[in-house]
Amino acid sequence: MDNDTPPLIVDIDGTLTDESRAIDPRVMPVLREWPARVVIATGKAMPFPIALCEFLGIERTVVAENGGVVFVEATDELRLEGDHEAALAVGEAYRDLGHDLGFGQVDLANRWRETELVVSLDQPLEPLEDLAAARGLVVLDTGFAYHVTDPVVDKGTGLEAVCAELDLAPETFLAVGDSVNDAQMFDLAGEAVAVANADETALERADRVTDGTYGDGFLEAVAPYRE
Ligand SMILES: O=C(O)COP(=O)(O)O
Ligand SMILES: [Mg+2]
Repeated sequence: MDNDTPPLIVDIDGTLTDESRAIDPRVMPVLREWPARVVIATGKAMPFPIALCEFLGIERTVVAENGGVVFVEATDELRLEGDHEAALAVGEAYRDLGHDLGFGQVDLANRWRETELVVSLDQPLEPLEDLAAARGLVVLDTGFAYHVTDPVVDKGTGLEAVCAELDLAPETFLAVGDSVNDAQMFDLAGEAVAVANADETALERADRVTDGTYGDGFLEAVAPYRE
């Protein structure tokens, strides 16, 4: 490994992808060739970051469901944390009020989810927040979905878990992200970079903000380490 290149923890939606969740193909060689550890940290369910790592041909080191799921291939460690029962109960109660999760019958957004529940942004937020709060859960608006999440986990606790497994220190990491669900990993990382399309929380908690948005922003964030 190149000693000058920090390990990288990177968000998917809004950072490696555009606003429609399509990956910017230019990020792929960067991740594949990164000379230090790469951690994919996302609000998405585990199959998405695992598939991304597989298709990239990189080791599978993944924080999914906003920290609820952590998988470290190198040590064959899977950690699930967070009150999934409570999240499912929120979904049930939300439907009982006549609302819908908004992802259709098959619901690929929740199908493989193990610790959280997600609701489409076109559904009403307020009743969801009330139901979540009543069960000790929070609702995160990532700009891509509402996540009903257990506040005992976040991408920061996920980064800590990965570091404990791999004997790394969070403060050695470069973190790149775009939203409120990246805030805790930003706080722990040595350098946190928000892409220009980031939400207010991510912009505030970042050490550096790129001029470019989405994939352009990610490429700009890592550019100093690729010269
Ligand atoms: O799943 C979401 O809503 C956001 O996913 P992300 O954390 O990869 O941006
Ligand atoms: Mg994101």
